[in-house]
Amino acid sequence: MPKKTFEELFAELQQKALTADPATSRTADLLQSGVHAIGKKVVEEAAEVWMAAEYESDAAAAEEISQLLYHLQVMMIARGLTLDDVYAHL
Ligand SMILES: N=c1c2ncn([C@@H]3O[C@H](COP(=O)(O)OP(=O)(O)OP(=O)(O)O)[C@@H](O)[C@H]3O)c2ncn1[C@@H]1O[C@H](COP(=O)(O)O)[C@@H](O)[C@H]1O
Repeated sequence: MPKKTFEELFAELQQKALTADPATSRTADLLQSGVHAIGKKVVEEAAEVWMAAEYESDAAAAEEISQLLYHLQVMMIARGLTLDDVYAHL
């Protein structure tokens, strides 16, 4: 059973972007750091997905994938993109 869906996480992060304090919110802190810094995290998390998928357990790979998805959502918010903007290309 998922703790939350992709859509629920995105809605939560959009709210964090509006109201959260960078001192206490990872999302607000990343958004304050900007697209360049978020992009570096996306690349780092993507590499961790690759390594976990090739060498680690299913659970480790799933965790790394969740972290990549989280950082991709933060990037979308940093660029002002919605889920529908992305879904349009799926
Ligand atoms: N789903 C996530 C999530 N996934 C990953 N991360 C962050 O991404 C980090 C993983 O990156 P790394 O493995 O590189 O860890 P690290 O080396 O400590 O990262 P750095 O601080 O060095 O960049 C984790 O330690 C978390 O800080 C997340 N941070 C927040 N969320 C969710 O986002 C929502 C809003 O969170 P806040 O903005 O923190 O309130 C909540 O539902 C959270 O559960």
